[in-house]
Amino acid sequence: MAEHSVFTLSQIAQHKSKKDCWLVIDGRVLNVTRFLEEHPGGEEVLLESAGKDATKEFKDIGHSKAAQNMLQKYQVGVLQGYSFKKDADAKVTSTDEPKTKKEMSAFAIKDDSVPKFAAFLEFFVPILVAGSYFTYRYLNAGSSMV
Ligand code: HEM
Repeated sequence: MAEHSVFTLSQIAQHKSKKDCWLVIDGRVLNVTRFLEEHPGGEEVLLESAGKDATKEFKDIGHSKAAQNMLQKYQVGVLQGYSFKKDADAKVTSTDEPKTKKEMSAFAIKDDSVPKFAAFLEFFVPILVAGSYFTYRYLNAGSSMV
């Protein structure tokens, strides 16, 4: 298949009517005009995201694999900053860093690294406190019985 056209968010924002409805999901620019009436979730939700990046909304619903596979059918291009290795490859690799992508990766990094140490502390601190308490009780009980 030919290379996809690259669009910026402001170009996509010009396609937000019922007769010409585009949105972005995972860096794919989708023309969902034909799909509005077929969408099982209704056309209103699509129109609310028209002309915008609807990746979060799409994922929050927990769309099925079948729904995810339908995305390619409506693809007319890619969002600036994204590229696809193959047409069939849904994995997005960023070539540039537009605002939205930057926000996403910053969020992902934060998500990944912080909880590990916190989880470690959350696990060991209570054990240490409980251990100290019972050791103290045990030693005290031993000495008061004598
Ligand atoms: C081209 C993009 C989209 C496709 C191909 C698509 C496809 C589908 C499909 C096949 C379903 C049926 C349930 C499933 O299989 O998961 C569905 C349900 C739904 N979709 Fe989408 N959808 C798209 C975009 C969106 C967006 C952007 C939103 C929200 C802003 C949305 C909101 C919903 C809702 C609310 C339901 C109903 C869920 C339910 O009844 O539990 N969809 N969609």
